[in-house]
Amino acid sequence: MPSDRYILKWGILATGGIAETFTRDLLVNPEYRGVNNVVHTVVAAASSSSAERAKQFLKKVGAAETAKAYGSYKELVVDKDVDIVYIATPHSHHYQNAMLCLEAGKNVLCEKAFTVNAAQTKLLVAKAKEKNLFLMEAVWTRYFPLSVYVRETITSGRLGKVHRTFADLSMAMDPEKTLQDSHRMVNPDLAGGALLDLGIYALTWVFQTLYDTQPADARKAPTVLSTLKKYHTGADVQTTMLLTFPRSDEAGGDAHGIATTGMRTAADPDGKGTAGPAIRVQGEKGEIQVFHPAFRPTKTKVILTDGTVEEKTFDFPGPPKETGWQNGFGDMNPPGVAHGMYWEADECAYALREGRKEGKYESLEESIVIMETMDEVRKQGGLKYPEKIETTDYPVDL
Ligand SMILES: NC(=O)C1=CN([C@@H]2O[C@H](COP(=O)(O)OP(=O)(O)OC[C@H]3O[C@@H](n4cnc5c(N)ncnc54)[C@H](OP(=O)(O)O)[C@@H]3O)[C@@H](O)[C@H]2O)C=CC1
Ligand SMILES: O=C1OC[C@@H](O)[C@H](O)[C@H]1O
Repeated sequence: MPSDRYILKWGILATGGIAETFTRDLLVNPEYRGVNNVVHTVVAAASSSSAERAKQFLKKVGAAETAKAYGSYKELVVDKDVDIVYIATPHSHHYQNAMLCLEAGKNVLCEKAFTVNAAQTKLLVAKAKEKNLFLMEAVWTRYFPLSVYVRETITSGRLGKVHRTFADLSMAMDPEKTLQDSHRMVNPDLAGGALLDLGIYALTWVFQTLYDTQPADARKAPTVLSTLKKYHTGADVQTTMLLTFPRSDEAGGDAHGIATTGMRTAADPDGKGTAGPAIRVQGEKGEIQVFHPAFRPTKTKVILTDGTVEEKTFDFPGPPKETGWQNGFGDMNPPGVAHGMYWEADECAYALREGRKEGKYESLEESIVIMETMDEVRKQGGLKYPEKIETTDYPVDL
């Protein structure tokens, strides 16, 4: 291994499903994805329940034996070996957990949705600035080579002026049968619901194609019209948003984003793409399509008015199948296939190496605008979470 690699030392805060998936990807040799200048190491993990759980977690993901196991998040954030903390708790806890890390002087990568509301995100951003720390929302999809390709297809002008994006992340999951009411996806006490959990990806596609592709000084927050349907727990189960992004006449005038999400209908009912793309980015000269799932797509299709049809597929390279390495996460990752969370981790390493304080493909300003958009959607739909998790007070014992 070349000695000039930048080594980033991670602390993992929480030991649930995505913490495991992320950490397994993190520990994949970056050379399998063609990355030779950064490397990740896990130096500690913490569980809110016990040090033993953290210890089992570290063993399960294959961390080094020297990695420390903590039975509280407070212990993790004062560990001097930790450069950056990955936060993988439910949405309700992100603000308190991220503030804990920043107060302790740690850089932070925080799972989506960033916080419960925009006011909380703004305070985290202000704290990171005050402490000169790196802070990024873990919207992993933004860092995929596929997303880079889609954005470049737009900025290159290949589609002409882009006027509209349609994005759907719906997964028919039969929530009454498959999820207990206490599950983080439908539990209002954990800021559950389709919007914050899945809708954020539909919004990601709308924003990364209609907002992020504009010059920074031309980006304007969208106006929002929305409707949402509630589940019996009070969280939303289906939400649809119509966003208008103000644009100058020279840039083609206003652009429209249609973002929708739901737990009762499927963007890809037969799992084979028969229903067509989950995302369509439409310009004057044609469109680029992205296929389900919006959070981890592997296939794109460019269709132009001149008759061009161009399909591309993208993979998630992991250690060769023969090694028996497997990430897990259902059928999505057979042996040899990673989940793809390492690209956002690489971005953290690049940023810290270069002294940047935010991610390259989603600025903190954009994260705030997206949180404001979701605030407005919840306001229009009458969806408020308990005060204990909407509050900007810190610290609050949740
Ligand atoms: N990027 C992606 O693809 C995905 C992202 N996510 C995001 O990751 C986050 C966590 O999701 P996921 O891993 O599926 O959730 P899990 O329920 O599997 O894990 C959450 C973990 O958070 C900790 N935790 C602390 N307090 C609580 C609490 N009151 N209730 C429940 N858990 C608590 C627990 O770990 P411990 O006790 O050990 O600290 C728990 O294991 C969410 O923000 C979600 O949106 C989820 C799935 C996919
Ligand atoms: O972020 C996510 O992406 C994958 C989904 O299965 C999961 O519920 C969601 O949290």
